[in-house]
Amino acid sequence: MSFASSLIISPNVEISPSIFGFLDSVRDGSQILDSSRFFSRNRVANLMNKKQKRVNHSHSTELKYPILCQGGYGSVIAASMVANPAGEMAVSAEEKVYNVVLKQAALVKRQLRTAGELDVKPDIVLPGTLSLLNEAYDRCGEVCAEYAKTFSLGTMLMTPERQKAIWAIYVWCRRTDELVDGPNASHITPSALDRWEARLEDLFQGRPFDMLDAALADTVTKFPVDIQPFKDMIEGMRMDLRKSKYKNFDELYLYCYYVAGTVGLMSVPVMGVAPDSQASTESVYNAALALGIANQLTNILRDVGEDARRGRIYLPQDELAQAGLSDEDIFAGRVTDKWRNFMKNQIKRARLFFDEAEKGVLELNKASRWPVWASLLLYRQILDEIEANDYNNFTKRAYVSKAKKLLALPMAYARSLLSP
Ligand SMILES: CC(C)=CCC/C(C)=C/CC/C(C)=C/CC/C(C)=C/[C@@H]1[C@@H](COP(=O)(O)OP(=O)(O)O)[C@]1(C)CC/C=C(\C)CC/C=C(\C)CCC=C(C)C
Ligand SMILES: [Mn+2]
Repeated sequence: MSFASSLIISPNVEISPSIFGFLDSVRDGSQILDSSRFFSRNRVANLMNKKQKRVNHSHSTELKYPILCQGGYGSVIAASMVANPAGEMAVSAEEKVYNVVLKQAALVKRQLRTAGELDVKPDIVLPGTLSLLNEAYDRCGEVCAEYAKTFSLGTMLMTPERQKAIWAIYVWCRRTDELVDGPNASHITPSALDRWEARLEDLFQGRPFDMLDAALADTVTKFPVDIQPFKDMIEGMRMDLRKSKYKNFDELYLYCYYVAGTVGLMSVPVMGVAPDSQASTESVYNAALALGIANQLTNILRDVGEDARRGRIYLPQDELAQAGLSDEDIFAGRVTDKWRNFMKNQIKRARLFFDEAEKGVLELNKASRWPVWASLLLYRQILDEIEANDYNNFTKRAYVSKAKKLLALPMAYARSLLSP
């Protein structure tokens, strides 16, 4: 893909010709972040009150915990509060993420009310900007088609406004991921991520840095999209820079929320909930979060060997130990019965998150369901492929064949016609 020329839309705003233009400006000194700020620690009583309130609040708040405790997973998936070595109770990742979900749902509800139930605001056209904006969105569409063809095809039924907005969000996420995962990843430092975050804040204030940012800046004026999930995704990238192992599922869950659950929270305000849906906004957000977590867990299970070769183990250390496995086994890539059993449980857990997500897709606007089903069906099949490879995810990459990918599209389409 080549983006030929650099454009200037105002004396201060340069539009970079490359989707990864930002990378050219990030080679600098590093700054170590304090990891302790990830877990805010509260007093027990405080937490107990909060938890009690949540349980009493509505049926939607019960969604997550029963699911997480199903099928013997109560002990594997994190409890909502954990004691730190000093005996204080700390907020678990699940609790922390759930609070973001509630906040996002409340924000959307409030904004929809004030906008008179309109979820798409009209264009504010300044002379000369509209064609540039269209060009920016077109480029987002091209990037999307290049990196995620099936998903991009799946957006075809969405209204043009929604489709463009999803493209813009996709491109911002892809660029963010590329910072730590792309060819220039070794040059990325925490302070580079700080600058990426400052740029995000600017675009939310209507001051985009380049053309692709301009598309997102426009999107966030039209849809009730909040900055928090975007900031959280950057936090996930920081986590990736400083961590190469995860003590338990609670830590991994937080990481999965940061890098993928956030995508669900960014997308729902654009995709919209079906007007006749009886579901609570919170439960739809919860399902969106679950799809992100499911996708990321699957991604991790698929890439165990590849990650190990980069010195990374995303699998929870305590669960590995319980299964009688060591880091050494992972680095050596030993496919043993212990490994197969361990993998069976990990796959089972990822599927629980997919099941949770399925309930929410039905509640989305009909025209938005297709790409979501496509993403869900395709990603879930990766788990089947890991099984088909007899759990050798060290040297065999589990991938969904082109034929199966093509078949997923009509299947996803058929599902998108189903009502709750
Ligand atoms: C309709 C739809 C699917 C919309 C989402 C589109 C969108 C904005 C995607 C952004 C994806 C992205 C680039 C995220 C950056 C971080 C990242 C790479 C996460 C991993 C994605 C897979 O990418 P890939 O296989 O290319 O991974 P590698 O970089 O090669 O390792 C993730 C595994 C996570 C992606 C998460 C989602 C697609 C979540 C989608 C959830 C929803 C759209 C919510 C749906 C709503 C309900 C109610 C279920
Ligand atoms: Mn990646």
